[in-house]
Amino acid sequence: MAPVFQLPLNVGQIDDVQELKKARKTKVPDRFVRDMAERPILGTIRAPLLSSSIPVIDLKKLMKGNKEEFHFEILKLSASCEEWGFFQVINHEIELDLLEKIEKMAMEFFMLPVEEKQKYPMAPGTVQGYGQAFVFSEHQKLDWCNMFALGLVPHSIRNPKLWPTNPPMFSETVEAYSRDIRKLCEDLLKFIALSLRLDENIFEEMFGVSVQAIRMNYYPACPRPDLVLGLSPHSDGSALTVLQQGKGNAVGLHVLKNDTWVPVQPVENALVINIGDTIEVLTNGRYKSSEHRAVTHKEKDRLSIVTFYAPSYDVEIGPIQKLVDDENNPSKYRRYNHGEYSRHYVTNKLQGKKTLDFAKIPPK
Ligand SMILES: O=C(O)CCC(=O)C(=O)O
Ligand SMILES: [Fe+2]
Repeated sequence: MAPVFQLPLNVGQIDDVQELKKARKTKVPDRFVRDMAERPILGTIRAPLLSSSIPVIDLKKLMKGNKEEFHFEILKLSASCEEWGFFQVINHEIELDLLEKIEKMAMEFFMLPVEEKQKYPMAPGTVQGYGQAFVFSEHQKLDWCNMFALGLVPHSIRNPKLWPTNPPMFSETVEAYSRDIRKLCEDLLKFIALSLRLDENIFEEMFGVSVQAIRMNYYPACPRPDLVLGLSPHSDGSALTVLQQGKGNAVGLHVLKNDTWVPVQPVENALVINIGDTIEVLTNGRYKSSEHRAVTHKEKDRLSIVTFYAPSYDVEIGPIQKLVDDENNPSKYRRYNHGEYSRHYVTNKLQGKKTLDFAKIPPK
């Protein structure tokens, strides 16, 4: 996420979806109703079968496995990043207590009265605070989602006015959680580098003090899940994203693979990892930042806690020389400043992978 800045915007009326839910109306307001082409097709038989193929990576085998286990897991990692841009990681060594605690904090926050949450408003055109991000016009369709987002690292992207004092342990829990998730991202990036036959420290050295932000997404049950989206299709602007799904929640995350929306079945205690646009660019498209979306459920609510890990804003990004070959695999992306890309990302609505056009070199 880029530094906070404001734009003169008219975004129209943005209803709070939790308040709509409380009003028990069966009709969904027009601003949430998607055009036919965007509406999700839910409950197909084929999709759950497909989703079982979203790879599960065992971090223990990468950290402490024998040579054979390590080699096998690295190959699996490489295949997941190439084919899916997504995987789930188990044995990640983050205390389950901490995962439960952050989930509890997030839920407590979302359950506060709306007036309390609105003390931390997300200003239009920014992505920190409580509300709906990525809304830029009064004509834009809205997502069936409430968000609460905070910049974490470096300190300069923090806005202390947006850190709630209620629930009481909120800040402490977020700090502990973000430290552990940061370590996980650092480890994963090392293994991702090795899977590309690069020096294991290449990303860390290139990224400087990596930017880290957290976004909690709450999707209340919706009377018409067939008409709305929880979160519009998009790829993430990060290098890596770590997503924690609420325990026992309904399936809600969908990944686009071969033009099919594949639901991600939660794996107990696993974290979902996805490749962001930055790694796609750095690997010249070999590792994919896949398009994904969230859908809602008629009876069940859903929570996701999402960490975005990205290079420092002053870093220049472009395909890594070793992964480019002028004859057979020329650069697909130009070089650019990552801060500029972040700004571009947060000032455009979520629309599939369109944001990455910013960096694409048109094919000759
Ligand atoms: O809630 C989800 O499962 C998806 C969240 C997501 O993609 C995001 O916050 O970028
Ligand atoms: Fe995302």
